[in-house]
Amino acid sequence: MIRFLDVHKSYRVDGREVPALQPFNLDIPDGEVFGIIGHSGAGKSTLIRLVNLLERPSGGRILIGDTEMTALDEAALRAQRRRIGMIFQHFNLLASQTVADNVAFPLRLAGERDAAKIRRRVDELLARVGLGEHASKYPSQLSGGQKQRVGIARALANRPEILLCDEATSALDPQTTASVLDLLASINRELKLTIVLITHEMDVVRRICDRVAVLDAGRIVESGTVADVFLHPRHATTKRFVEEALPEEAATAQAPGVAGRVLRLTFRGDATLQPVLSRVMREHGMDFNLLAGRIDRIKELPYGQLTLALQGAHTDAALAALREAGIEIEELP
Ligand SMILES: Nc1ncnc2c1ncn2[C@@H]1O[C@H](COP(=O)(O)OP(=O)(O)OP(=O)(O)O)[C@@H](O)[C@H]1O
Repeated sequence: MIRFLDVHKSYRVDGREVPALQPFNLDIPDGEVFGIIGHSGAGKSTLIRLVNLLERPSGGRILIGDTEMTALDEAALRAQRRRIGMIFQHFNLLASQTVADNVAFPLRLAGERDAAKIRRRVDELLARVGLGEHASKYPSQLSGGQKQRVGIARALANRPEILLCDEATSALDPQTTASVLDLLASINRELKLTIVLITHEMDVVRRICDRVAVLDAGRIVESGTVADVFLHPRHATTKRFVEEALPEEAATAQAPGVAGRVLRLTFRGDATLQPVLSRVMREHGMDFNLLAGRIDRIKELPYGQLTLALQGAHTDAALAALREAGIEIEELP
């Protein structure tokens, strides 16, 4: 578990303390993919850099497992940082070194001198990220997606327990983004390491995160499982992120002049696979007019969201039956 206890951070600018993160508590469970989403300047980079103390907090304590990171001296901190890998938006590869040497770099830095051992580990890492054929190329000969795969291989070299991803897919096109996210998801699954990522895209969160914290102007305004936050956003900033991810739905659900009570039904997991809606409508003699809908996945969880206008004499009984079947219902204005 990564724990932030009453942590806050200000930067000194022209002799003044400018707050970047207001005091917050946050727990990031082991083995999960944890997303931090926010607009530009919200404090995402600051927060992720606090994990490995690339930024020191102005106050509060940061723990990884039983180790209090904020209490370590420089030598102990350097050792602890080996437990943490990091990848970056602009990859940060060494341009004058081959792919293999870029990946070998942290191994050498950690004191490994056995060339055969280094080579075996580099081969293994490049195979894992699908770049076995590219070991002797230079970064300039690779696509953006391939560069990020080198960054991932390098970050994994010393077998970290935590991988920090600083806007890792923001410089990539949608298709390359999807393949890099798939790679991160498989690494999380197979190596069981904790991934903390920062992003300004809800779709990145939806695809691979288990949990998310929403940052707005230096405050965590909402956090929870991605399913809860994505399907039932409460804070205005979160709502905006979700709407950006689902723009056409927001527009159609606001169609004027619709008769009946307008409701949003959320189906999760098994509920998406059952014909619950048609059964309940039939049993209660109700009609509905479908205004918007989608069926999709949040990580591996299938979900459906339907916005409909409900008409008939037995609305309350029908809604009770839907709730009974595990469907979440919100009444829209
Ligand atoms: N080294 C620094 N010195 C002074 N102020 C800083 C420094 N780094 C960040 N800030 C300020 O702290 C606030 C949070 O910045 P941060 O980079 O953490 O946000 P962000 O959400 O990562 O933004 P972006 O997505 O644009 O990178 C901003 O107001 C920023 O100007």
